[in-house]
Amino acid sequence: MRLFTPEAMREADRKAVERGYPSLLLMEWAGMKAARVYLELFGKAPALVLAGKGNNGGDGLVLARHLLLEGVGVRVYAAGGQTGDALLALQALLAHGVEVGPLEEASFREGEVVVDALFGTGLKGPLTDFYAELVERVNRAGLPVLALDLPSGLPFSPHVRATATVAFAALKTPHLLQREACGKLYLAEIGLPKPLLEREDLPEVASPEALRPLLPKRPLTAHKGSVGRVGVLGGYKGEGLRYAGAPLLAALGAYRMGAGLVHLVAPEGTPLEPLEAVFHPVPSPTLPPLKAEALAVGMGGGPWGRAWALKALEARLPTVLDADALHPEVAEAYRKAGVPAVLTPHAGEAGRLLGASPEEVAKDPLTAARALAERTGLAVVLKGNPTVVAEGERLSVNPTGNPALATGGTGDVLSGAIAALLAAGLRPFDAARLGVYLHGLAGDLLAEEKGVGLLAREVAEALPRARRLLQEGRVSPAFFPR
Ligand SMILES: NC(=O)C1=CN([C@@H]2O[C@H](COP(=O)(O)OP(=O)(O)OC[C@H]3O[C@@H](n4cnc5c(N)ncnc54)[C@H](O)[C@@H]3O)[C@@H](O)[C@H]2O)[C@H](O)CC1
Ligand SMILES: [K+]
Repeated sequence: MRLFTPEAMREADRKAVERGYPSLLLMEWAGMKAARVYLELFGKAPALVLAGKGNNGGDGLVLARHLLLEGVGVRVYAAGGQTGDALLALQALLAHGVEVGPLEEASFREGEVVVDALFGTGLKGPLTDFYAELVERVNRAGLPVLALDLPSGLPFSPHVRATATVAFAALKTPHLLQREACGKLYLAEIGLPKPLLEREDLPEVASPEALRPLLPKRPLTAHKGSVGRVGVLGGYKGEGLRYAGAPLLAALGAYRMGAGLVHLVAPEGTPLEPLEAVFHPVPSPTLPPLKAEALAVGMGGGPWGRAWALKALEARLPTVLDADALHPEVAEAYRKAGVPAVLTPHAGEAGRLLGASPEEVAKDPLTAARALAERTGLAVVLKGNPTVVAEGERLSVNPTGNPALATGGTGDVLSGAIAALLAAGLRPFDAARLGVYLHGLAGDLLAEEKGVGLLAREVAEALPRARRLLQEGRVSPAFFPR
């Protein structure tokens, strides 16, 4: 599944029409599928449909007709000046005897659900004047809002803040980059010919279908030396072992992702946990002889981070470089040595590597992740909402995860988890996107059960459950085709 820009979506739409596909069918499906989501979420609650003059408005007019046929009360207000399919949708609705008022007269009533069909992918710039005010009124009304295709106004401000959004044909960039505005996300198939959605030049959305085949197999003959051994190198002895927990959490992450054995190389005095690890207490960053297939390096390393990373390089094993190991000269050393590595920066660390501010990175994570992958020649996991994985030309945007994961140590767990997948033989890009997806899914499972207040170690403990759901094809995604 690809992540479309609004322009790419309009292009697919146009190509379908060029192939002879009747565009009115697309609109009919869009409105009908959105009506189905409406009924599922809001039952027979009356609808207030606000329709713009373009095709997004047309989708809203189709939805109004389908809701009417289902016995739902509808009040419809539309902009004037419809043409083409939107005009046909208006005529069809009028033929049912529905009154359509001018948008200027739209009022909000307690108990109604607002259907936002003002603007979709055709928006050219920020809303101003009447439409900016209308959007603010929608938000202030405090009623549930179902947005069709995109909450109107996105990707700019002001924009509608929706309770739920039905994306048509494919997810578009704002659905994942401005997810907060979308509420619960649904993806509706509207009959667009499949080849038009296969765009390898666009970023991919990490999906269960794409990731399941990457899960490492566990044959009956497996033993702890055959399924991937991980070396974790991290921690810092100054300041009284202040970061001692970080490498331990990475070790947990690696075990919970299925590592056969985890070596923990950490400063003397580090607690000997988890009990299942093989311990290597060292006085300073050192690489003891290890039987491992991958490393996770730098977590809790503080001022030792760089030295840990350069020592680890001597092993020439696939390596996850995290936190204090993230320095431009470290990345350069790995690239030069031709050692496969995954960098796992958050926006601040990525900014440090790129010479940009954390705000600049967070504003356009797709571009930042791609730039960092290009500059370093390594795989990059840019952590955030959403987390983006990049390598060479490839970009994968992760849809799992939630704000409950914003707590100390979850990044360490992720690094260990990715290292376990590297140790099992996955290539860096695959280990990164699968690790990120499962880590986010583990967080989603926990957030559903407990809400906010998770501990990083609990995220590690939920990894096997996430992995099993994916394995068995039972992931209930945040969005789903219907
Ligand atoms: N994905 C598909 O294949 C299909 C999508 N459908 C729906 O169509 C919209 C896109 O429709 P379009 O007519 O191109 O654009 P909009 O309805 O979003 O709005 C166009 C309308 O708005 C005016 N406009 C642009 N910018 C501004 C602005 N800043 N302020 C005020 N007005 C503005 C512009 O001039 C036009 O008049 C897509 O999202 C789906 O909902 C199809 O129904 C099915 C196929
Ligand atoms: K909309």
